Amino acid sequence: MDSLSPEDMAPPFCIGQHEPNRKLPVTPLVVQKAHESNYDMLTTPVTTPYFHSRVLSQLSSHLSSAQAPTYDASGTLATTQSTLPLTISPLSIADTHLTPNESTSQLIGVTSTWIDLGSPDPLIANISRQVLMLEVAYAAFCGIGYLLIPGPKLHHGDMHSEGLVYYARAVQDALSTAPYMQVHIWLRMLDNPDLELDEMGDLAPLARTEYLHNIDGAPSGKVDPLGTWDAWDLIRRTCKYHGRLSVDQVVSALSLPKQLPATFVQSRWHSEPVRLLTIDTTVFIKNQKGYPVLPKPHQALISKFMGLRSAPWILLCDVGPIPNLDEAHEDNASGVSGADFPSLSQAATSNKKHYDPTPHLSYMRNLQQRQSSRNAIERFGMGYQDYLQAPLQPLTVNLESITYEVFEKDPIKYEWYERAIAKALNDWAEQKKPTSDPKGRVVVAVVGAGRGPLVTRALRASAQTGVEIDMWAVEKNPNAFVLLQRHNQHSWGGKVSLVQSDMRSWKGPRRDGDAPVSHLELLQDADSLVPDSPGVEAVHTRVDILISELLGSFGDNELSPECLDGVTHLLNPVHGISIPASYSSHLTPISAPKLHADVMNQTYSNPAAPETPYVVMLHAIDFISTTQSTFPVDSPPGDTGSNVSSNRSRSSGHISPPLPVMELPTPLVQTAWSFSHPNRNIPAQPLSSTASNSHNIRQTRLTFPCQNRGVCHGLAGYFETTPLNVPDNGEIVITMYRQTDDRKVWYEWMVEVFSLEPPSSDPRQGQEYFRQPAHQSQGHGYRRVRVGISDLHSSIKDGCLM
Ligand SMILES: C[S@@+](CC[C@H](N)C(=O)[O-])C[C@H]1O[C@@H](n2cnc3c(N)ncnc32)[C@H](O)[C@@H]1O
Repeated sequence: MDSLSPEDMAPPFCIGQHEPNRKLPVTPLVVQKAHESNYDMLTTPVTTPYFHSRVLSQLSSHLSSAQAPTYDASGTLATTQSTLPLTISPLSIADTHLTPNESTSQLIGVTSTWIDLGSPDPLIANISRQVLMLEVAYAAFCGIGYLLIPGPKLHHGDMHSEGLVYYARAVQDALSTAPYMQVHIWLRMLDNPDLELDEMGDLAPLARTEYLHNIDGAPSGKVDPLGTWDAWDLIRRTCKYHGRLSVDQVVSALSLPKQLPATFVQSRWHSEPVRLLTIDTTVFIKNQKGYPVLPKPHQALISKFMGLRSAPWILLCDVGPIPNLDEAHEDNASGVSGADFPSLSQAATSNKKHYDPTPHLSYMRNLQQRQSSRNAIERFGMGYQDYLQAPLQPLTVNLESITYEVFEKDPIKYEWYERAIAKALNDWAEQKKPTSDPKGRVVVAVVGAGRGPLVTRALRASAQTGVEIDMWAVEKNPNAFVLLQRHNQHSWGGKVSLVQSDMRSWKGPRRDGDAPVSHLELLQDADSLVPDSPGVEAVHTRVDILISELLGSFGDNELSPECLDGVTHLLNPVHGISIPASYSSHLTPISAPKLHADVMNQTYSNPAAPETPYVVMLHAIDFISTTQSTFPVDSPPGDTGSNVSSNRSRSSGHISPPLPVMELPTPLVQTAWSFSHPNRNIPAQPLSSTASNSHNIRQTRLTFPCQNRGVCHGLAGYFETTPLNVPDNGEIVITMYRQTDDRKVWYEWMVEVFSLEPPSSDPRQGQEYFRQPAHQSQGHGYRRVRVGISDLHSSIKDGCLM
């Protein structure tokens, strides 16, 4: 049996228990019992039902004496006069069970669900705000580190999202009142107005009818798949992408029985800072043995979230009480040790074999065991997920050994290089191509050899194909060059001729007469530093296969085109080849709230941060433009579902059922431009000091259809200062340039957002457009209305020096 190292394993789930109507105080004893049952944490209401009743009665006596609203001279609803301020008095001992103690760190505070911060009635909104602020301040005083605030009520009669800004403002105040607290907004995945039900004692229905009128004419009763996401977007924008603000995503069967929303909704939330996943008891189904299990789409959703760098915690909601709690309370009250004799319920259950008092939790722990172990790529990228890395400039800065070590961990690249070299060598032998070496060997040069992995692969390909090579390695980094010498001595049997030089000033394999100059003489740039032997004329031959790996983010941030242009003249003009022969840069617009927040934070110390082309291993992002039409991820229990596929999961030695995998829509990634080598079309350069690089300028203008609305925070890899909102059935047009002034290379880009008006009123035609792989709207008779445009951005300050 293969044993897995801790870094191979999927991280454990952190699971808590939430009871919506927890009446008893959550004491250290309760927390201890929860731990004994294998829960990691518990929620606790901040205030008691007594406090709720107190506020209700205060409100009711106030309302009985309030006047009807009046209008002032300009017709404004005179809210202040008609809603005499009502002050909720501070909390007293009966208002809260919460008290600071040793278990506080394991608690998540929950603020009152019965308030309505966005009520159109200013009185209700004001009281709600007071209640929230009293609760936030007291929870912060007690040392509560995590607070759940129920999401905004989005519908008041015909009014939709009307008071959302008041809600957002209150959250912003909560964040500043409690400077050490993480605030989670409890939100359903989608907005279904019919299920936004008021409960007994809620303040929302007490809003006075004179304040309820249809302001925006939004239709009610319609499910909006991105309705709650819209609300979240407004809240977090108001709070300026605050680092302590995140989402608690409620997965409950109330929104759509036993179904999850469409994949585009799931992937949208996956890109957001979801730090808690509340899984309601109603989502569970029974397996054949009668135990609660989750439907496969829900399993897939959880696995997807658990793969994130900051995996959310899970809250099991309404799944039954903490076991042995009644007994513990009884024992505590009577002073009798529970170990002395069994309680009534213990006696009753001890007879039932295999009785599991927390079957939902056991199931979740089992699901945790079944999470896939990290694959090679995931291990390779561990710690780098969604991490903004300053781009390297290997041309002007000498890399450190550790950086090369990271490159060399790539599980695919070197393997594929070796295959390509072997194929080229086989071609040479089979097609009997002439070689540039007077002795008939194929001349192979690795330019930019680093610590030498491609040299090793080229030697291996030669041994494997039986085609002899004359091996050269060129590297400008003097420190890496020491390692190349060491490898040549110890691993390569001295077969490699080493040149320490910028490849652009290398004159090619140098031979005295018909013998190559030994590698020891070539420790420095052959021609500039090693004097020619008297009486022997140095001859430079051509290269047959030129191998390089100068590709960075967006295809070429190591200036591969410029570097390779500088050695092209050394390639044999008839049959010389370059590996790679060509490469392309691609892009797609993305929504990346976490990265956007990180960039914004960096902007304080570095104003160029939003225009820096970062290197990022993208993870918590959403592709705004996809090629696939969206459809629900759900399927009947037992079926893997149309877009939930299976994956053989890790288990400790035995085969467990395959874990479902959530498949997301395919992003539309388009090619910006390409470079080919050898580039035989480089214009003849004048003999002046600076050569022109104008042939490496590129420009592109690409259109990306966007079926569902969202926010474009940037282009995969390039980030924008200002997020641009994209409407449903919109289009993003990206114009990008690769610029040069012959000394450095940089990018410029601009993003335009259009709303598309279809040619006919038939909505199906609009859908057709978004399903097609070719998607230039103009050809379809659409009218484009520009709804947003970015500045023309430039990375010139971080341009790559040539
Ligand atoms: C991305 S690293 C690749 C290293 C190695 N070939 C590999 O695949 O692991 C690029 C290497 O090219 C070197 N390099 C970049 N520009 C160069 C130039 N103009 N002349 C010579 N070496 C260069 C850098 O110092 C660095 O060692």
